Amino acid sequence: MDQPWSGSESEDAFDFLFKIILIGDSNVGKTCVVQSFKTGLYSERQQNTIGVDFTVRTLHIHGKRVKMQVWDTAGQERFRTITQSYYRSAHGAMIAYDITRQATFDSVPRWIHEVQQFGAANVLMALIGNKCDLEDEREVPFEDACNLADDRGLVAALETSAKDARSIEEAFVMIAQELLLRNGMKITQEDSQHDSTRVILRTDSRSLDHLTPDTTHKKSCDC
Ligand SMILES: Nc1nc2c(ncn2[C@@H]2O[C@H](COP(=O)(O)OP(=O)(O)OP(=O)(O)O)[C@@H](O)[C@H]2O)c(=O)[nH]1
Repeated sequence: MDQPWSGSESEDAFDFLFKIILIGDSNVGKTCVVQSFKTGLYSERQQNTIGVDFTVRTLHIHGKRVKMQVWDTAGQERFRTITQSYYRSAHGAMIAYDITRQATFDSVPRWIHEVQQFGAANVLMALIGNKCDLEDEREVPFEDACNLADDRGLVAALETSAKDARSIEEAFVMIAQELLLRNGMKITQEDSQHDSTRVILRTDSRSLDHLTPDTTHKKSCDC
C-alpha cells in the first residue's frame, strides 16, 4: 500500500491522500454513491461501470485537507481481474450491498475475502448498505450487517441512500477520520470546531466504540 503523504499534487494541495476502493455486486449503487459524494446529486443510471472509474474530493477535517481518491469498481464478474489490480494500493475499502436484495449482502464475505487476498494487510474495511430510502423493499435487516461487521472485524456498518444523500458524507468522513487516526493524528473535540464538514467527534482513542453513536458504527442512517 502507498503511504499517505503530505504535499501538493498539481494545483490541488493536500495534507493527506487516502485511496478508497468501492466494491460490491453490480447495481448496488456504487457509482451513485460516489456521484453523491462528489456532487451531492443523484441521477438514475442505466449504464454499468466498465472496469474502474476514479473520483477525487478533498475533505476538510480537523484543519487538515484530506484528499479522498475514490475508485469506483465494476461489480460485474467479467471485470474482476481488472478491479482486483486496484486493491493493492487502497488504504480503505467500502463494501457496498443493496438493502433490498439479500443476494448482494450474501456476497459480502466474498468481497471481504477479495480485499484480504489482494489488498494490503492493514486495509480498513467498512460495510455500506445502500438504497435505504427503499425501506418498504428491505430484505436485509441492519442488525445482520452489524453482526457481520463485528464478526469480520470491519470498522463500521452504515446504511446510505445515494438517492437522497443520506449518510453518504458521513460514510466518507468516517473512513477519512479512521485513517487519520491510524496515521497518528489525534482528533479532539476542540479541533473539530474548526471543521466545515460535519464530523464524528472522537477522543484520541482508536476504539470505534467512542464514536458518536447516532452517526456511525452500527447505525448511520435514519431509514
Ligand atoms: N432507490 C435507490 N436507487 C439507487 C440508489 N443508488 C443507486 N440506485 C439505482 O441503482 C441502480 C444501479 O446503480 P449504479 O450506481 O449504477 O450501481 P453500481 O453498483 O455502480 O453498478 P455496477 O457499475 O454494475 O457495479 C441505478 O438504477 C440507480 O439509479 C439509492 O440510494 N436508492
